[in-house]
Formats: sequence, structure tokens, C-alpha cells
Amino acid sequence: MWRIINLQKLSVTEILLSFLLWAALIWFLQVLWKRRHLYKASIGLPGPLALPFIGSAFYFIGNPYDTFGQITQMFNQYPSIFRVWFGPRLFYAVSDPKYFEILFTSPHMLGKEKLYELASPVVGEGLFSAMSVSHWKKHRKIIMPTFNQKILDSFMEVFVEQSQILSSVLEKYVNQDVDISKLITRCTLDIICETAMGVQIKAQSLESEFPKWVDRVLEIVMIRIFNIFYHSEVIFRNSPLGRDFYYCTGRIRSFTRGVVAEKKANYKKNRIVPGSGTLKRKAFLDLLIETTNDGDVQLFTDEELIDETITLMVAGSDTTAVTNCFTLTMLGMHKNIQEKVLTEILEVVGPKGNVELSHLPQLKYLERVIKETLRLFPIGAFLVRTADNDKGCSVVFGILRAHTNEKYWPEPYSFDPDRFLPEEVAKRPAAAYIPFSYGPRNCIGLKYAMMAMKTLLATVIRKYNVSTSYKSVRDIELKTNLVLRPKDGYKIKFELRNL
Ligand code: HEM
Repeated sequence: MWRIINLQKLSVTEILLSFLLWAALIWFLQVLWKRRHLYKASIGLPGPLALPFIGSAFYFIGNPYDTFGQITQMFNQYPSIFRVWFGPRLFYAVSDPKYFEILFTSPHMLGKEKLYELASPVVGEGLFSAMSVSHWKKHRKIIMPTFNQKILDSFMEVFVEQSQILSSVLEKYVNQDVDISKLITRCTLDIICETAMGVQIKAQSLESEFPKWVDRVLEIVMIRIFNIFYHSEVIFRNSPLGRDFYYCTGRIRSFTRGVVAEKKANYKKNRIVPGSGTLKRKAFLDLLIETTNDGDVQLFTDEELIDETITLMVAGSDTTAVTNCFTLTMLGMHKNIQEKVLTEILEVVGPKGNVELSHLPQLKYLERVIKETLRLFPIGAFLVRTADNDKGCSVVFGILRAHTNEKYWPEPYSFDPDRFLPEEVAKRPAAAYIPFSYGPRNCIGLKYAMMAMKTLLATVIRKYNVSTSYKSVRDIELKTNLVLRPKDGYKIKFELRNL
């Protein structure tokens, strides 16, 4: 009786409000019930404090440096497997190679985490960010053959030419501290644009906006990943950050769209792709147009060609640039190792003349130096994957943590390229060292990257003595904007050698 009386006393607004509250409560309980498998699976695992709705997201608020620090600290604090709630999603964080081995090679773990979708306005459904596993499989099968050794060998000319331009540009910066990242990124961008698109953008000699757009887009994706408010498309799109992001994305895509249209028109006209302008060799885009145009059947749409071309450019330029910069920093810090690298270069390449294709396999010590650099500075310090049957959880792989695990790397922060002598490699599980990821969805550009980096480093080191004001590996504070970087830049000095 009293309920009827009370109800009669309530206003329409109050009735509506209490109805909404009840509906929200029922919905919330339903969500909890549906997700009970996640709570059950994570209950026994250690992990940071998690609050309702936002989970542990508050730990990651801040700049890319703070975020990197928080994640690293968690990997150091918790054992080889722990859990992190990020909003409503559960993340298992693993850093033991035994988990890497199982998970990276599982056919059910080929999916990319939903957060990669935040990069899709720029790279679309390209290999790196493709969310649909069947789409990824089809594209990887078609693209993989374009990375064969013969094609890579044909790029050697570009690697050499652009490394020499860099080497000349550096003359302007001798005997002064220089943050080389800009100079090297322009060089690697010139290399990737010519080999991926068949276009010379001449970023090293002309003032080009392209590297700035790419840089800004990567930075904003990273900020967006860790700020859950920006996960809402409406909030993000209407924020200054979102406007900046869509401006840069639009410029990158329209530039690439123009190149794709021109190449396709050429292909249709000639049925052969001569590369643009005076270029003789075929770029990845030329090869993709060739392989995906089977008579009148087109295997890739124009948008897919744009996606894959931008993916290669983004995945191929910053990654090699950063690794080159870190390698030069390591050589500047370890003069005895630099001497050994120089001796090898002089023995293999000689004091004059270009680095040649046949020299690359002989530069074995330089290769070990690059590998050791990638151990301490893997550009993908953390990778994330989702199972096919995504049930609201993903796995974060702590690559950097695995690369500094004392069990496999005694004195992990000392720089020792001989850890990569064949007999030392044989002592470790294969998944203990995975800078290019592991399993079927690993880096497609591994061989390309090694060839390009060896050429650039051998060219620069033969001409310049490199030093750095960083004193030790631990002196370099790190941050990540998708790619791992030093918080305070690279502090490098070049002096001309008397050869
Ligand atoms: C030092 C150089 C490089 C390093 C350390 C590196 C590392 C990686 C890593 C860790 C991944 C896996 C990312 C993930 O699962 O989230 C990846 C994927 C990829 N990389 Fe690289 N990369 C390098 C250079 C390159 C180059 C030069 C290219 C192209 C020319 C390239 C193209 C790609 C592509 C297309 C993917 C996506 C592969 C797929 O999902 O099938 N990378 N890379």
C-alpha cells in the first residue's frame, strides 16, 4: 500500500530517473555476469590496483615518457606473468620466452589488439594494423614474395646512394653535438619512399613536410592509446589533437593516393611498370600492382594499395632510423667496439669506394653490433596480440624485459656484441631475443632492414669518428611513441677521420 502511495507522490521525472537507475544496475550486473570468465581467469594473478570501469588506466596518464616508465616498472615489479585491467579489457602481461614461444607461434594468436585500430585512419587495413586475420593472411601471402632476396638486392643502389648523401650532409655538423635523429630519419625516408613507392622525395636535400606528418601521426596515436577519453571518436575528432591528426593523415594519404594513381595509369598504359621517371628498378608498389592485377581481376583495391604502401613507409623508415641512431650512440659510447667495426669495414670494403652487395654478409661484427643494439633498444618494446576468439582480453609481450632478463643475458646492461656469436646464440631459447617479433606475424622487412642499416652504418663509420656524451646504457632514459626512443634525444658528435 505504502509503495502505491509513494509512487503517487513521485513526479514523472523521479519515476523516470529511478527506472533508468534500475536499468543501468541490471545492465551492469549483466555485463559482470557475461565477463565472469575474465574475473575467474585473472583472480589468481598479481597485478596493479584496478578500479571499476577504468581499471588501471590512471597509471598511464601522462606523457610518453611517464607511460613507458610505468609499463617498464610493472614488468620489473611483477613476475613473468601478471594482469592489468585497462578500462573494461583484461591484459595478460608476459615476459618469459617460454610464453613467447607458445603464444607468438599459435595460429590462434594472430590478431592485433583493438588499440591498433587507432592507427587505421593512416595505415588502414595494411599488414601492420589489419584487424581481420583472414584479410591479413591474404595480404601477407601476396606481399611476402615481393620481399625476396633478388628484389632486395636491387635496392642496394638506393641504400648506397642515400647513405652517401647522408654522409655528405653530416660534414656540415662535424665537431658539434647534434641530435642526428632528424638527419637519419630523412635518409631512411628517402630510402623507403624510393623502394616502396618508387618516388624520390629528396627529404635529405629539400625541406619536406612528409617526415613531420609521419612523426606527428605516430606521436598522436601513442597519446590516444593511453588516454582512454580520446578512445571516443567524437571527443578525439573535435579536440585540437584530433584535428592535427586528421590533417596529417589526410596529407599522407592524398600524397600516396596520387602516386598509386600515377603508377596504375602507367601500368595500364604499358602493362609493364618501369618505375617512375628515370628509376629503373621496381618498387614494392610496382610489384604489388603487377601481382594484384590479374587480367581484369584486381586483387587489391586502390585503397588497399594505399594502405599497404603507407604501412611499408611507416614501418620501414622510423624503425631503421631509430636503430641506426641507437647503434651510433652505442659505438660512440664504446670506442673499442667502434675501432673493431672500423677495422672490419676497412678490411671488407676498403678505405675508398662504395659498400657493395657482396660486402654485406662479410660485415659480421657490424651485424652483431646492430643485434646487440636491438637487444637493449628493441623499437617495439611492448607488443600486443589478441586471440581469434577475443573474449575481452589480450596479451602484452614485454620484449624489452625479456631482452634484459639476467637468466639469458648476464650483466644485461653491458654492451657486448659477442653475445651474438653463433655458439652463444645456440645457448639461448630462440624466443629470448625477438626485436623483429616472432612467428608467422613477425616483421616482413627484417632482411631489408639489416641490409639498409649495414650500408648506412658502414658508410658513416668509415668516414667519421663518432662520440656521445651519454656515459652508459642506463644513462639513456627511454620513452615510446609506438617506436622506442631516448627521452632526451641522441647526443652525438662526428669528427672526420684521417684515412
Ligand atoms: C630495425 C628495423 C625494424 C624492426 C626492429 C622492426 C620490428 C618489427 C616488429 C617488432 C614488428 C611486429 C609488430 C607487432 O606485432 O605489433 C614488425 C612488423 C612489421 N614490419 Fe618491421 N621492423 C623493422 C623494419 C621494417 C622494415 C624496413 C619494413 C619494411 C620495409 C618493415 C615492415 C613491417 C611490416 C609490414 C610489419 C607488419 C607485419 C605483419 O603484421 O604481417 N619493418 N616489425
